[in-house]
Amino acid sequence: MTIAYLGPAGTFTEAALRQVDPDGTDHLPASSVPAALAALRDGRVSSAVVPIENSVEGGVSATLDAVAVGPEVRILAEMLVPIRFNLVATQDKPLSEIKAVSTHSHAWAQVRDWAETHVPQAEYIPASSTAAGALGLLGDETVPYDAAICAPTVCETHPELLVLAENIGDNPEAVTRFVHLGGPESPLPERTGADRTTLVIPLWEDRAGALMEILEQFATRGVNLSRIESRPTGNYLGDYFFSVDIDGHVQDERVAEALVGLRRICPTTRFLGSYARADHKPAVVAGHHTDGAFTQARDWVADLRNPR
Ligand SMILES: O=C(O)C(=O)C[C@]1(C(=O)O)C=C[C@@H](O)C=C1
Repeated sequence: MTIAYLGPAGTFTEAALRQVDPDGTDHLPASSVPAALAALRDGRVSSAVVPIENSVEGGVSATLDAVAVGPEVRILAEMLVPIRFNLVATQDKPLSEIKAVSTHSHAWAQVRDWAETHVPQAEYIPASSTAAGALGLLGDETVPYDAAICAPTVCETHPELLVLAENIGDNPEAVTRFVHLGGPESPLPERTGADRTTLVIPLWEDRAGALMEILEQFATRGVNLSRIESRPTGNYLGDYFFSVDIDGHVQDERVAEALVGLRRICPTTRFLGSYARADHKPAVVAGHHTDGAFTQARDWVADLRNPR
């Protein structure tokens, strides 16, 4: 029952994993999101935890792209982690003397204003994760940077890392959403009334109104979208898919009906899962979009087609 995650230990992804498996040790730190997904798909692990959306930087492209193609996976749960950053180094020095800073690109995007003000001279060196950047400072090999930006937990487990600045995120309320992924045979999480469904919708035809037609499927059934992003398929210029989160569970009639409509117009629509929202926020559903309204209307049509 090994769980892969974007490692090494000390990443925000590990903090999300701890919400799913607080005391577990059977964890496989992966060096990238595609590597975690590969471990899941080739059966080396039973599930994987990866970041999917940040409140400041938006969707995590590496995850959105990896789950959109290749063997299917299912989202089993989502987790929210508050994001707080420290600037660390192995030597105490004034910020003005820092030459280069390493961290994950998503983390860098979240401290950009702070960095421009406090370490404008520092070059940015991308790292595969925040923890990987910080631990690089402690390794035997010489790294091309003298400071890193990481989660405070890394400093707790590695006291050799000195904190040069605390809480340096541009937005103190930043939060990242993570997903726990399983294989396509995973049992469907139960409907809670506060659920989310994630879909991948390839743009099947490049023509006026194509996106409108997709959105209509949701709008007419009272299904609210909480995220929509277009991502290039990588096949050729202008070929896109939409990555979409909607409020509700596939067991909700209004969601099921929207999926039927969607699948009719876009037969390659991919279902990534229905799962409980981490914020427990229930969907707002008008009277004519409730399960009862859908089944009543369907029964009425059934009677018309099969008069007794
Ligand atoms: O590098 C990490 O610690 C991660 O878990 C990755 C990641 C991300 O991909 O967005 C997660 C949360 C933060 O927003 C910054 C980086």
